[in-house]
Amino acid sequence: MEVKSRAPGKIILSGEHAVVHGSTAVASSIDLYTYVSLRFSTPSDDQDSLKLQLKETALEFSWPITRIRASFPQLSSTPTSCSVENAKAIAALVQDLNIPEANFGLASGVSAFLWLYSSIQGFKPATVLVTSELPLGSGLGSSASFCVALAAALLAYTDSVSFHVNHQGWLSFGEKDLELVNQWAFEGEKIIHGKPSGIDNTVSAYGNIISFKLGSLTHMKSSVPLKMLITNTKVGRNTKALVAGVGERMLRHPDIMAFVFSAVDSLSNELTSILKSPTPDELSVTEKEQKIEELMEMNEGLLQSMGVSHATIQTVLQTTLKYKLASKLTGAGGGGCVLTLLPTLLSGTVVDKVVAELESCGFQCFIAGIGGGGVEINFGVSS
Ligand SMILES: Nc1ncnc2c1ncn2[C@@H]1O[C@H](COP(=O)(O)OP(=O)(O)OP(=O)(O)O)[C@@H](O)[C@H]1O
Ligand SMILES: C[C@@](O)(CCO)CC(=O)[O-]
Ligand SMILES: [Mg+2]
Repeated sequence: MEVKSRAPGKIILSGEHAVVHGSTAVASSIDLYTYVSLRFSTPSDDQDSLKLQLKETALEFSWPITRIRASFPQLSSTPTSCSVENAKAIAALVQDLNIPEANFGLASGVSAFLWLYSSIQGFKPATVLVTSELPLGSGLGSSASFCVALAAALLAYTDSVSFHVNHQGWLSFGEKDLELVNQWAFEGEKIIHGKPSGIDNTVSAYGNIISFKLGSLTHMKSSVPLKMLITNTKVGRNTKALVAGVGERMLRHPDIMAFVFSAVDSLSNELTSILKSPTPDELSVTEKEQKIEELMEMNEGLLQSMGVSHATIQTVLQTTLKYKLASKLTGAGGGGCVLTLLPTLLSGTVVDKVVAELESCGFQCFIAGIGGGGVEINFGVSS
């Protein structure tokens, strides 16, 4: 019995960090995925353990099922936050792995895996293989797509799950089941991020472009092509620490930060109406692109005032500005990835020049497809 799932990464077009404090944010899925293959052991495998293989790092972790069973005496089968007691049990299971220091960031992902696996599937021996096309810890939602793909593969075998056929053997979940995948993924994100808003797992689960505010969600198709250059500064950072840093700044300057978050809310609402308004209407695509560029610049300024920029992000901004292109960081910032809008009428020569200049600084540039579908599963492929 084997199932494979895939869940997309994301870019945040406006509103990261402020969304954690109740502002609206706009995000889109991208066509880079995390894949999870889940295979339950059969009696002939003679395997009484749970194995997790992480392909990119060539790491493999394994726990005897008896050890996992003893660690979690009582688990709820509905989406539940990991209690302090269970978090301690997970920490002990992860500590025993002796994860190499260079890969220690993976400990939170492995913890989320243990929580989701044990809660959803209980104590069955299995092998889980994870591969990802996303750079980890770079602002493209690697943690959320990992949690969504994991929750999807784990829920695919539960009774009464319904699917729609998509393409080439890939299936998508029915509405109710998709929300269950999303809720479990959010519990995994809490283990990795501490205080996530839920936007990353929601856009990874549902796909498309979403306008998100705690408790409310609008799905949309953009009326503007939205071609974005993504520049990875390759500076590693950690979303949990950056989110905590903004929270601390808010405690130090509550009045100022309330204005900053409110400005971001207005900005995201304006972006939502630009993206939603049909073209052609009174605004042409070029006029819409100019408005989006201005909003990106303003959002970047507000992100700087939250303290989540980085010297490398400033270098990307200054470089793209030389070519009159607008950029903003995406995701948690502190390094990671920067978005640059490539207007429809921009010549290929300019794109080549700006990419060459950014790459000469040691950054990596690419263009990803925006706004595709969300999580899918496939029962017919072997990894
Ligand atoms: N494929 C994966 N395998 C194992 N762990 C993963 C994987 N992808 C992400 N993770 C976990 O998520 C962590 C990175 O999450 P983090 O939220 O800091 O960055 P991100 O999700 O890439 O960026 P952002 O949250 O800004 O979009 C990794 O250090 C690891 O613990
Ligand atoms: C920084 C943040 O706003 C987005 C990370 O992609 C965190 C969150 O919303 O959970
Ligand atoms: Mg993340």
